[in-house]
Amino acid sequence: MPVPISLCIGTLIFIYITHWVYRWRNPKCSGKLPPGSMGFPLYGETHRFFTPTPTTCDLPPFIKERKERYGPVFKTSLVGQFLIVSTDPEVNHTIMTQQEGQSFEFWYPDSCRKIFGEQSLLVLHGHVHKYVRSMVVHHFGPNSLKQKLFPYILEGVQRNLSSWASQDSIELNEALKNMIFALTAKKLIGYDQIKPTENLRKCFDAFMEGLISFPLDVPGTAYHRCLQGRKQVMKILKDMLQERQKTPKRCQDDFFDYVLDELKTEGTALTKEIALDLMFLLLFASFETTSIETTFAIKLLTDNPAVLKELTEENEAIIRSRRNVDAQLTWEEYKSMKFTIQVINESLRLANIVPGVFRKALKDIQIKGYTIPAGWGVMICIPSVHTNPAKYKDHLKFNPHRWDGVELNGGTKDFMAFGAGQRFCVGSDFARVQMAVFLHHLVTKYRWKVIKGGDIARVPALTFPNGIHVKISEKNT
Ligand code: HEM
Repeated sequence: MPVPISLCIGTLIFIYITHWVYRWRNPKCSGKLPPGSMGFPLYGETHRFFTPTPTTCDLPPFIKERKERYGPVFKTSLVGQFLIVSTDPEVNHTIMTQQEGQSFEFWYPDSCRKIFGEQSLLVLHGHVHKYVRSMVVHHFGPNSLKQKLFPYILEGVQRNLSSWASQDSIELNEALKNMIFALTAKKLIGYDQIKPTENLRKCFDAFMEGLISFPLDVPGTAYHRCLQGRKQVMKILKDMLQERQKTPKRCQDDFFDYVLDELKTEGTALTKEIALDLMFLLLFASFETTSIETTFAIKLLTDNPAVLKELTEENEAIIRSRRNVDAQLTWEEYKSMKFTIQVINESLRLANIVPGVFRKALKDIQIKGYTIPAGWGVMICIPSVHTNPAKYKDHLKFNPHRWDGVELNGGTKDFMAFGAGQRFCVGSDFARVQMAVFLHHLVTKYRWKVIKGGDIARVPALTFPNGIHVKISEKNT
C-alpha cells in the first residue's frame, strides 16, 4: 500500500479512537451529568470496585473516596455499563419507592441476569412479577412462618447447635450456611437426604464470589465457576420437577407442590422456566444472606460483651417466665424479644451484606440539579444510608439501643437492609425469625470462643476470608 494511503488510514483510525475515547469519557447528556470519572474505555472503574478491602463496618473505599471527591451522587462505569451511584438517602428512597415502569425500572446488569436466569424475579416486571411475588409471600410470609416454618426452624437450630457442641471446633459461617440451606431446601423442594443436600449446596460454593466479580466467563474465574454452579443446580431442579410432575399425589407439602398446582391452573402466568428460576433464586437468596448476616451478628456480639450480656439476660428471662422450663420457644415469645430484635436490626445495619441495588432510568430524570440520562443504570448504595453520621450517632459503633422504641415495617429512608418499595425483600421475616431463634438458643444454652479467623473483608460483598472458627460448648459443662 502506498505510504500516503497508509498514513491516511492510520490518521483516520487514530481520529476514530480518540473520538471514541472522548465520547466514553464525556457521554452525551441532554442536561448536566453528575461529576465522576468513567475510567478506562469499556473497563471503566471496574478494577477498583472489585479490589478486596479489609474493612471495618465503614463504606467500601471505592464509594467513600468518590463520595468525598464528587459528592453524594456521582457517575462511573463498571463492567462496561454507564452508572450513576447514589449515596444520598433521600434520592435512594425516592427511587426505590417509585412506581416501577414510570421513571425507573427494576434492573440488574447482564452478568447477574445470566446467573439468576432470564425468567427470574430480577427480570420479571408488572403483573407477572406481582403474581410470582405473591406465591413466595404465601410460602415465606408471616402466616406460613408462624404456622408451618417456625417449628422446623426450632428443630433445625437445636439439632445443629447440639451437634456443633460435640465437635472440637466449627467454621461458623460454613456451618450456618449448611444449616440454613438444609432447612430452606427441605421447605422449598423437599430435599432432605443428607448426601444430595450437600451436593446441591456445594454447587453454590462459588456463588457469592462470582456474583459480585468481574463477569469474565472463562475457566479459572469466579464468574465462570458461578455459572457452572448454576448449570448443575438447574439440572437437578429440572430433573426434580419432571419427577414430581410424574407423581400424581401431593407428597411433600413444600413449595414445589404449590408450584405444581399453580402450573396446572388455567390462565396461570407461571411457566416451568419461571418456576425453575424462582426456585434457584430462592435457594440462593435464602441461605447466603441469612448465614453471613448471622455470622456477622455473632462476631459483633463476641466483640461487645456488654451487649451479649444484655441479650442473654433477655432470653434467659423468657425461659424463666415459662411454667414449664423445658417448653419450646413460642411464636409469642419470639415476638416479645425486644432487645434481640434490636441486636438483629443493628447487625443488619452494620453488616451491609447487599452493597447496592440497581435500577434503570427509563427517561431523562432530574435529580439534585443533575440529569440521569435515559438508559443509564443507577446503583443505590445501601451502606451509605446505614453509615450516615447525620442519622446514626457514632455510626460505626454497634449500639442496639439506638433502636429503642423504633418499629421497622418495611424499608425506610434510613434503613433499607431488605430494600424498600415494590421490591422489598420477600424473605425478610423468614431471615429475622431464623436469626432470632438461633440467637435465643445460642445464648441461653451455649457459650462460644473464637479459636481463629474472624477478620472481615469486602469484595465488595461482606466475607470472612479466613472463616471464623469457634468452639461451642454447652453452658452447664
Ligand atoms: C438477611 C437476609 C437478607 C437480606 C439482607 C436481603 C436483602 C434483600 C434486598 C436488599 C432486596 C431488594 C433488592 C432490590 O431492591 O433490588 C431483596 C429482595 C429479595 N429477597 Fe432478600 N434478603 C435477605 C433474605 C432473603 C431470604 C431468606 C429470601 C428467601 C425467602 C430472600 C428472597 C428475596 C427475593 C426473592 C427478593 C426479590 C423480591 C422482588 O423482586 O420482588 N431474601 N433482599
